[in-house]
Amino acid sequence: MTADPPLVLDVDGTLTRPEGWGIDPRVFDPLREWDAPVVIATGKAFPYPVALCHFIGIPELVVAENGGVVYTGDDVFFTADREAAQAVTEEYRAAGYDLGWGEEDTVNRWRETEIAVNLDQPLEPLREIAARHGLEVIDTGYAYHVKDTDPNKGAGLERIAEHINIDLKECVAVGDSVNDVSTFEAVGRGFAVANADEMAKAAADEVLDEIHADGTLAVLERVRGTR
Ligand SMILES: O=C(O)COP(=O)(O)O
Ligand SMILES: [Mg+2]
Repeated sequence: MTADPPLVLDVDGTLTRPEGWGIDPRVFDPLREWDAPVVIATGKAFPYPVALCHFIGIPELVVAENGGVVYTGDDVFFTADREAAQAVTEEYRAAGYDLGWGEEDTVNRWRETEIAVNLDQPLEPLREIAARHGLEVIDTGYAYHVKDTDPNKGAGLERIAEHINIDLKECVAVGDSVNDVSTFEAVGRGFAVANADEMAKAAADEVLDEIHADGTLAVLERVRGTR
């Protein structure tokens, strides 16, 4: 009897179409049919990965907001609060800058533990203000995230693993950016897609030849039944 290893999957850059945007529909069936837990670990606001699990048709196991929010399927944990990040972005706005998402800002509307800023906005003043407030800014290649230095995806995964009783050393992860480094450090086998940034590539056990969902689909083929 062979079994599939548990999976930890990033979203942007990892489940996306090779063009870079939008979930690649080819990942839906293999993930729904996977016979082990699938954790979605993302920088996106909490409702996005919950909705993704819902629409794929898999149990909701979610690390959101770069570890600020963790959902074990039973309980939600918050490991940071939004206020500190909010104070940074208010100062950024007062200095004449903008978050870059338009008036209704659905990127941050339901974000509970950090604030994301559009990549087309100036980074240096944001970094400078965040540092004065004791926060950090990480660049995922999809957004700048103003966050507490503490939470990360890896710590969130540990909480989920404890709750659903899986061994992180048996887990296979795929990711593409600096916010996946802690994931790669936490799991047994970490794969960086070919479009990954240098930090993710350095932390991964292996860098794939394929980009985006092509890379993730290649990993699924390789690790299916290898636990
Ligand atoms: O929200 C982002 O900036 C990136 O999201 P990801 O962690 O799913 O790639
Ligand atoms: Mg990503």
